[in-house]
Amino acid sequence: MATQEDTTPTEAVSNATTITRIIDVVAAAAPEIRAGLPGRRVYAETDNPSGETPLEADIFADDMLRDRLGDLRGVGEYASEEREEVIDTGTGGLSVCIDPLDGSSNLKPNNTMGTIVAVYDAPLPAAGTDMVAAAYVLYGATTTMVVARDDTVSEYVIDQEGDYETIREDVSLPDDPTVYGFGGRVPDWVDDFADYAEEVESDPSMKLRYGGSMIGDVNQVMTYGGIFAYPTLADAPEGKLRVQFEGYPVGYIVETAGGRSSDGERSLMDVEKDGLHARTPVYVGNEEFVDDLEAAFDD
Ligand SMILES: O=P(O)(O)OC[C@H]1O[C@](O)(COP(=O)(O)O)[C@@H](O)[C@@H]1O
Ligand SMILES: [Mg+2]
Ligand SMILES: [Mg+2]
Repeated sequence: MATQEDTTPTEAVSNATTITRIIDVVAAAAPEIRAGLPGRRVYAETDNPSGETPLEADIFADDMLRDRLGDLRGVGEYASEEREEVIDTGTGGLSVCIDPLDGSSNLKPNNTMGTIVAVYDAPLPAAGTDMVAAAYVLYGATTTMVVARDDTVSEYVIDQEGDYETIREDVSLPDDPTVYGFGGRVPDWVDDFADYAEEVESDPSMKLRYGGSMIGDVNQVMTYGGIFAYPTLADAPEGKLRVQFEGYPVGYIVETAGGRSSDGERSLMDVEKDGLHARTPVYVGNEEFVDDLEAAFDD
């Protein structure tokens, strides 16, 4: 594989090579992000574009990924949940959207968090259909990475040097789903969703798995099958999660693994790209669960 060093500035880089480099950079950064967490449990001084106060850890991970991904030839734009504006990295090519730390409220109680990567072949904000790859790193008991590209999903374990090894190829959602995780305060759920949730809860084969990090919760579904939702809420119809940084990439990964994604009516990949920091309800999981969810909203 060509490396950045042996590619001259005028040489074009294929999208496939750029995607591989992006994944390599994210994997290499993962142990460093992990190692940088202990001293960064305090709040940063300014709010992010979603009106939330990030932790110093969110900013640290964002700065590291912005420097490294922004330097890659073949990456033309970088955006993150923690920055108002898209950064033009000057080299042209693919656009990268990052959720540097997903679920960072889990840092203090020492629970799971992730890093989410969305790669688009279009200027930002991009449409879901512009997505060419998506991935997430999961900082759990071990550090793992799930990558969706070229119509297949792979899972890797990342070592302390940032090298990664395949642990599952052609990942697909299990046929006998067993887990569900639903976000938002229960009193804020709309009736249709509350009714649907009751139906899922009453299924004797289903168990609650909710940890407050979308990526941790989605990885439960990727492993055991089932459904994750951060639903529409009575006072926040678009829910909480952000289209470019969370909705599209998780929809792409779950759909590539044979599952379905929805905003309640349509695939997440068909949700309007309504601004860089726009939000969407997120429902992802095994086909039958997402079908039933859409039917519940359609009634
Ligand atoms: O704390 P709440 O309101 O249940 O929200 C949990 C959701 O918010 C998030 O933490 C939002 O992501 P960030 O941590 O990247 O802002 C999701 O990972 C998670 O699903
Ligand atoms: Mg997030
Ligand atoms: Mg985040």
